[in-house]
Amino acid sequence: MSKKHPIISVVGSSGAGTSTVKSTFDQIFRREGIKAVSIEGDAFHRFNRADMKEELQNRYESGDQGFSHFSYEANELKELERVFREYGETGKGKTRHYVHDDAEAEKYGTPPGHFTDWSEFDSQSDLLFYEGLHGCVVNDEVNLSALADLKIGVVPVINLEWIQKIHRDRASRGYTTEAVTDVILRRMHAYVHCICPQFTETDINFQRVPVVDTSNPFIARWIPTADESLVVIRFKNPRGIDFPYLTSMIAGSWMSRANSIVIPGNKQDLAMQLILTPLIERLVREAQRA
Ligand SMILES: Nc1ncnc2c1ncn2[C@@H]1O[C@H](COP(=O)(O)OP(=O)(O)OP(=O)(O)O)[C@@H](O)[C@H]1O
Ligand SMILES: O=C(CO)[C@H](O)[C@H](O)COP(=O)(O)O
Repeated sequence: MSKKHPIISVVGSSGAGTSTVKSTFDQIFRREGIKAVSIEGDAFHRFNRADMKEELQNRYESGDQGFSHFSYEANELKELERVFREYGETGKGKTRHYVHDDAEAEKYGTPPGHFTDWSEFDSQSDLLFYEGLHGCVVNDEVNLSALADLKIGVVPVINLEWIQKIHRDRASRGYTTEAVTDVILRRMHAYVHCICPQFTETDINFQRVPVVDTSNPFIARWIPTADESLVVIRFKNPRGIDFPYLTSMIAGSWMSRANSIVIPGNKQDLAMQLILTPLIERLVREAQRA
């Protein structure tokens, strides 16, 4: 927790939609005049693509079939914790990018499957924004959750998450459906043990639920659209959340539990802005006061 230099951590599995949600945060930052520095979880992978392939092969041969990018030990979580702590204390820090595809290679001048060099954050910022796989991990070695001030989970139901991953990895990362399916299977153990526990740490979870049949996600021809889905929004601590205001502002929404509301999928952006803007404003106000 850092009052002076606040940290927002948006966590989701691969394909969950954390990069997509970042654009909603960017809208809020722009409208509210907030200067955010951003880091991507993939920047803290331990291996580049070729080294990861070799590590996977070695571990597979020695009987470890559960290793994947979701595993704690495939990522530099201590370094991520150090970056969170340094930012919280000083407002300074550094990050890099993991380059996934040709478009990113063009943007960063580094070939796909490699990291860019580390570079320092802009010196003046109001907050740090993290989006990725491990931003709320609590394990024997790190406690990232304790260092973040606002924690958001982006968690489509699993069939939808797989459809989103398959379509994105095919369209922009050049993988086949079979290759992505293998990755999903290989990551399942760490999904359960390293990814899921974070969603009890998060303050608010956004869970997209399709209302069309996704019973065989591996043959879906397109990602269910916003109009073909609902979003369940769950607040860890509902105290202080003005549910009557939210349900009156968001047409078609209702409360499904004392701490949860359900909204039409096409209202996710609006709901995020209504819910998150006051929380972000408060973080920045308290930081300025501190
Ligand atoms: N609410 C949504 N409605 C429709 N499509 C969505 C939604 N959210 C995400 N998607 C689609 O799902 C795919 C994955 O989304 P995105 O790239 O944001 O995931 P991610 O969590 O950042 O994945 P990774 O961590 O692997 O980069 C993209 O094709 C994106 O357009
Ligand atoms: O999205 C991911 C994790 O969030 C990727 O799977 C990971 O970054 C590895 O990428 P690649 O398989 O393209 O080398």
